[in-house]
Amino acid sequence: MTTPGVRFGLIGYGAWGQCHAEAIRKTDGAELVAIAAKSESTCASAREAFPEAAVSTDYRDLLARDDVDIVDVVLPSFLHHEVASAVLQAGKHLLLEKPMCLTVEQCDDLNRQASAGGRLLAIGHELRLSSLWSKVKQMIDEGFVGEPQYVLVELSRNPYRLGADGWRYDIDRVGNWILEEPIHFFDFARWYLSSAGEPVSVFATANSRQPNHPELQDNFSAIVKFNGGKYAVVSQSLSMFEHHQTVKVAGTKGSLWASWSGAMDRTLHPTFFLKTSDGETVTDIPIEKITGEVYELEDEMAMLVRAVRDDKPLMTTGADGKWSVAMCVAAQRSVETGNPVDMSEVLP
Ligand SMILES: NC(=O)C1=CN([C@@H]2O[C@H](COP(=O)(O)OP(=O)(O)OC[C@H]3O[C@@H](n4cnc5c(N)ncnc54)[C@H](OP(=O)(O)O)[C@@H]3O)[C@@H](O)[C@H]2O)C=CC1
Ligand SMILES: O=C1CO[C@H](CO)[C@@H](O)[C@@H]1O
Repeated sequence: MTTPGVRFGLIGYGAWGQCHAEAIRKTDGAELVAIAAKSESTCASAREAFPEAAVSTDYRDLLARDDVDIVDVVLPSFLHHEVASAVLQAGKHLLLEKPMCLTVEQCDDLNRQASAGGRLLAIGHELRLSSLWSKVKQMIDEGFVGEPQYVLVELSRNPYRLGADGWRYDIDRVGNWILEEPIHFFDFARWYLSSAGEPVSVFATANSRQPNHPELQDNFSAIVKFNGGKYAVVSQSLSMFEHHQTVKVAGTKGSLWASWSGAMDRTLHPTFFLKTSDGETVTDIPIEKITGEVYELEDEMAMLVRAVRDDKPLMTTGADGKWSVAMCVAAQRSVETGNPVDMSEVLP
């Protein structure tokens, strides 16, 4: 007897939603049964690529179906809370892209709804599933660096894409640009420094190269403080070229340096490495499995199949999603005030 597949509905079929659809298609035990997008033209593309799926311009059609177990929401960020609430109210499990929501209160609300309804809530911090970035975590947890004291997460890249109807360049619909991508790096800071407890404060600065749009900040840097004087630096520039991401970890006994480069974030042909030092010898650590956000999506879908079907744990929960949003909110407040912001100020 074959095990029944986990049936996915997908809301949003833009640049990233299409990658989600392909990842679901490639995942053993997953089936894409329905897709929703806003425009007729996007729906026509979805029908052509996935003729077996039901496609609609109204996401409520998808939520009304009995044959959808889990809904994958890949929408412009200002729609996350409204649509995710509708998903949970329809009794479906939920995979919600980052940023979980635009405010901490909205994140709390979704976490409450998911737990009241006994539904799974996973957030799209898929970089945690990378063979490269998770190897860094594994080596920290195994004690290679001793006590981790300093973490740097840095990205230099091309400017953001506009997004459908230009939502990514509209502050009301994107929230802010910290929520757009540095949010992944705040998630890393908290993950890599988990031995120091939860983050204590954030101090950040940013600037824009567009005089008419100071709110769209191309260059952004933050220091996240943890207990015991441990801290992380998160830094991103959108005024650079290609896509180059670095993680460095320094501890009491050793250090790690991981790097990922590609022509763009979604490239299938990246270069990457991990080097370590125990204070004397520098070693190249082999990373056998290819890594990149498109590859990590496949691991994310496999994680959800195991969670829905076999009750296995999620690596990226609603609690993680809320903390990431909270750090971004604190960072934005710090940029605006010029002062460090204690996490207690943004967590109700
Ligand atoms: N975890 C990660 O690494 C990444 C996460 N993201 C996140 O994913 C989300 C989507 O980003 P991206 O794909 O780049 O955005 P796009 O603008 O490329 O796509 C948005 C999609 O949402 C659809 N849409 C908009 N409004 C509605 C609606 N009311 N009902 C149904 N569909 C609607 C659009 O439809 P139409 O095409 O018809 O206009 C479009 O298909 C964002 O939250 C972003 O932050 C993005 C990239 C990577
Ligand atoms: O990881 C990412 C890559 O870049 C996108 C924007 O272009 C972000 O939305 C996203 O979170």
